[in-house]
Amino acid sequence: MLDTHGKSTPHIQPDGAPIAETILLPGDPLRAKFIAETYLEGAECFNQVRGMLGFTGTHRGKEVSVMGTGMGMPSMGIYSWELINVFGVQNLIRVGSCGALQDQLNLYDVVMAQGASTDSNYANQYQLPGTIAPLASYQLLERAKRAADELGATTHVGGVVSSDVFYNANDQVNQRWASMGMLAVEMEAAALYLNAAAVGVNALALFTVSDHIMRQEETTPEERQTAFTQMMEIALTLT
Ligand SMILES: O=P(O)(O)O[C@H]1O[C@H](CO)[C@@H](O)[C@H]1O
Ligand SMILES: O=c1cc[nH]c(=O)[nH]1
Repeated sequence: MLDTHGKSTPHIQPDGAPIAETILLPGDPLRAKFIAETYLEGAECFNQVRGMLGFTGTHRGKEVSVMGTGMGMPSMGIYSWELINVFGVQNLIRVGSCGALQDQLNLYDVVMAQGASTDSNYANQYQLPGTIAPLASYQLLERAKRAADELGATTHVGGVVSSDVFYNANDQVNQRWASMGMLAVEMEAAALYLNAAAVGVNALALFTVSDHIMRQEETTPEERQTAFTQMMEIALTLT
């Protein structure tokens, strides 16, 4: 468990409550609360700033935290940076929702982001002499895939798009990414992978398909908050 005594940031104020080395990161803070209430023993709340709830407890005897990250790369960028660089978190696993771009994906399937292409300029800060490919931790990805197979989850591993834009004025955008083989679109994985790569910690983004962009199918907000349990159970095997 990481000792947080004397540590706080403008966005995370644990007041000495512990944070685990491994953390699950849903966009929605109420999904974090659901995960804590459903899966964690002895869950203690370590953050309430801006309503971005964070909890630490144990799952099957292993220490784990869960915290919301909000929507979009600036928000994920802030929370994951602080968790890594101020609090010392080592394994960061996003548990998000995504919009499917390929025909073989169905609602509730699990997507594992091997890489996260993006329209964001988040990587500009690193002043690289080219274009970086934000990648998952292979170790976490391999373990997650094995756990998913054991659970019998329908899983798709590949590239996703992390977009800055949910309501895009250009209606061709998703088609273009789909034509390059991207499985799904979401809004945070690239920033998470880049923050992790910058200091050599481990990150993985898992998603449940909440809607199908090409077929105009969707789940309800309540289902997004609670019904993504296979993905949560896969993520919890990574503690
Ligand atoms: O359900 P979460 O984890 O928030 O993920 C997806 O849902 C939000 C958009 O509705 C974006 O944050 C996107 O990445
Ligand atoms: O970012 C997202 C997440 C779910 N569905 C979408 O269409 N976009």
